[in-house]
Amino acid sequence: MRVLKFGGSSVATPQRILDVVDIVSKARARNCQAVVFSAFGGVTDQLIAMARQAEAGDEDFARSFQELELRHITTVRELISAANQSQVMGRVKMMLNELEDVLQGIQLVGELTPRTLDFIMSFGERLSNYIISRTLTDRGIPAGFLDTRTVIRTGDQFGKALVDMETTQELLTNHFAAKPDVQIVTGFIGATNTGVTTTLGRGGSDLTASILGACLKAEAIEIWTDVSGIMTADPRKVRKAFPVKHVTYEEAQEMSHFGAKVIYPPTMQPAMARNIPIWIKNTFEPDAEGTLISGEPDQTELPVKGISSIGHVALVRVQGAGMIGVAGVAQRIFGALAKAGINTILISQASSEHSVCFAVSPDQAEKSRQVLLESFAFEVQRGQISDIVVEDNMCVVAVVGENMRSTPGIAGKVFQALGRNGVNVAAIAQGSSELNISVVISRKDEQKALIAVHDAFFLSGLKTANLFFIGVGLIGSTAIDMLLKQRDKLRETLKIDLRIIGMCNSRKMLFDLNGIDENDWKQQLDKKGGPQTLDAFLEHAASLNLPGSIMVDCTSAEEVAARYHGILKNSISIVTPNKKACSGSMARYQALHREALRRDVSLLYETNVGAGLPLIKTLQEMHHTGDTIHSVEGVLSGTLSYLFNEYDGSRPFSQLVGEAREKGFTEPDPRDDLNGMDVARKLLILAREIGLTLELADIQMEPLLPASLFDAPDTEAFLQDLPSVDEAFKARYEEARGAGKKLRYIAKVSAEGARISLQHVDETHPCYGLQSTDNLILIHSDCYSNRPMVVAGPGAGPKVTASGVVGDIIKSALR
Ligand SMILES: NC(=O)c1ccc[n+]([C@@H]2O[C@H](COP(=O)([O-])OP(=O)(O)OC[C@H]3O[C@@H](n4cnc5c(N)ncnc54)[C@H](O)[C@@H]3O)[C@@H](O)[C@H]2O)c1
Ligand SMILES: N[C@@H](CCO)C(=O)O
Ligand code: NA
Repeated sequence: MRVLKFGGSSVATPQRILDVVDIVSKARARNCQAVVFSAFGGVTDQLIAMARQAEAGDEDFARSFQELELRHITTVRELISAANQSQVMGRVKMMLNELEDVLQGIQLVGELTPRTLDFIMSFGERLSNYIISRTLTDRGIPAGFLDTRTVIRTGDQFGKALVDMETTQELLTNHFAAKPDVQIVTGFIGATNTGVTTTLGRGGSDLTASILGACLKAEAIEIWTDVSGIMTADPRKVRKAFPVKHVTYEEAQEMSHFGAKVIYPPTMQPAMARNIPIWIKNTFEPDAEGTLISGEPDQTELPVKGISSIGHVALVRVQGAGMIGVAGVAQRIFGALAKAGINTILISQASSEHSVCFAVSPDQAEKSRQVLLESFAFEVQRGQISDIVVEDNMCVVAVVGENMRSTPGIAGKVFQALGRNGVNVAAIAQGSSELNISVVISRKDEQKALIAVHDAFFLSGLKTANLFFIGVGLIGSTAIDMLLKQRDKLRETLKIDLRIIGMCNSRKMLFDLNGIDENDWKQQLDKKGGPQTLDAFLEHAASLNLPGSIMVDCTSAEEVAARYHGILKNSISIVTPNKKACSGSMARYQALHREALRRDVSLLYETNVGAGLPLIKTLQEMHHTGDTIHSVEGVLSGTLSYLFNEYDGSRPFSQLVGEAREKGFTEPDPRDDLNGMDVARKLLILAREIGLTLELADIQMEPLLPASLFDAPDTEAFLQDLPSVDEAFKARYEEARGAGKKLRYIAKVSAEGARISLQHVDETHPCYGLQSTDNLILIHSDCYSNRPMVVAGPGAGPKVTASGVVGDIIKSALR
């Protein structure tokens, strides 16, 4: 036989009761013989409140009673056909009248004993189960109503009565032997051997089902609730949580203890003692498989079953040299706490014995400290115990699973996931049962830790990347469009779950925790975006505290570059085409790299040189493999390349600059291209990648255009003055052409220094044949000595740059 149990939420309305009737009717084919119901949703609480009101002489209980009466009567009207209604109604009214009498009695004497409260509460289950049993019969499903006061024998501990299993088993066995129809069984209640009504305490209906299952040796118990089983994590905190297929009793207990509120652990005890499997099923999704709880660990299952948390605890630390090697300290600490009625949630002591720490509920923290100060007054006075410190605002995150016992690397994975995301661990506990690893961390990191650890264990390598874009101009917006297009594929092939959580330009900013919708992100930023300040944007991004956060800086602003250190410090990775950070001071360049390394996050800026061309990573790899790089040399500006390649005298130089700008090759301010600064910054970055310590001022640069031109107050004025150099440029071009040569702005760095010069190259030069925006870089090293390594191709433009940025984002997400 099978025992089913439905909680209050499953029978909160007549419509839901009909859904349950359907489930019960089908369950008969699975040999279902007993169905335990709670009171209709909310009724037990209402009964308790009414009784207390009556006790206090508050007349309001009468109004509340009428509500309750109406609810039950309406349910009968809605569920039972006219032919059978009056009979059912008669009995329901009788029960309600009795309830009313008792309430009036309480009001009269002004006293509510635990015994009377149990009696009052019993009406909830008696009413609901009677009505449901009649509803079934009315619909042609023969069903009996079992008031468990006749079969569940308890002591007289009102409010939480202890069950006499032996007598109960006998009574139940006799009852069921004589009843072929499915029995509708009142949860939560029982009676003493003199027939006084009792209740079974918290989770009472689950306990009833468990007792029935155990006493009747059921093949299984099914607990029907409003979720599809025990979840891998709390779905309100971890979006990607899912139901676990199978857990052991112990695992279910551990997981429930940490907030998986599907079943109240002590209620499993009777079923567990007789090894009766328990299924958790969803009333609202009856076809979902649910979770099986049983005694047998399943070796084929994942070693970790769930990640859970206790959202707020306080950590108390007792420390002092006087504790080392002294027996009985632990006993005194926990003895004193126990005496004061303080429950410890977690305990940890390192083998140095210098300190013991434990977690308690925050409202007991100060009391714990006082209790210990008193108990150890002598030791504190003598300095043997130096301190008793309370850290509030902590939480516990626990990883649970029975197969963890035999699987190495679990703890490693937990701490890696936490460390990578900048979550500091204050205390650790793992029982030697190895069923549970608990860490105490700051409360603000709870969700981040849950997501990070959950992803690490359950999403077989699915990596979360939460992106924040600063700057959504040409490069930023092209990169976003590319990413959104690729997102599904990235999820499939590389197991990266990408979301754009925030974006801003110099005017507006927008956040959406679910990810900014793909198609209309521009309009959203425009319409819904609030006013932007860089501080507010960065602060908010950091406060969200999401795992796998990546800041993508697509501005050319020094203001943003100046913030990189703080961003990395928050364990947020950086991807950027902005050259300002890596071409600022050497001290900052080094500090940023050190910080990224320290926080185990990425700092990626491939597009700083040669746009999408693989230059930075190539040099970094060569450098790391131990190759000595002797020189790096070539054309580093896409814009200048374009100007020299396209110029043939037919269009003036100034007009070509306008074209380059329109095509998105130039810097946001094209003066940076034409004054050579863009190339200087790139050369400086390359120099640093090969291990040289250089500053921008160390780079010798031959100017391309007269310095006076750059005195113009702004970009537009500069562009207006630009035609004044058209003639001179033409002359230079003609001169080179006359000698069969081409103009190239060539940058070179070696141990001798860094130089940029305007050269006339002939056809034997590797840079002679460049086209359009081509960059070409020659790398001479120990390995590439006779012939250099050559990296060449288009070196500017929105597509090639954005693809380099997206490449870096993927690389960062895959770390
Ligand atoms: N165009 C290329 O081929 C290329 C190649 C490699 C690297 N880059 C680099 O890409 C970066 C972006 O270039 P772009 O052409 O997209 O520039 P853009 O002018 O089109 O866009 C810049 C964006 O940054 C925003 N912005 C500027 N200052 C800001 C601030 N302080 N706070 C927030 N937002 C700010 C602007 O509002 C705009 O959205 C530059 O650093 C450039 O050097 C460009
Ligand atoms: N303005 C830059 C973009 C690439 O960094 C160039 O023209 O090379
Ligand atoms: Na590059």
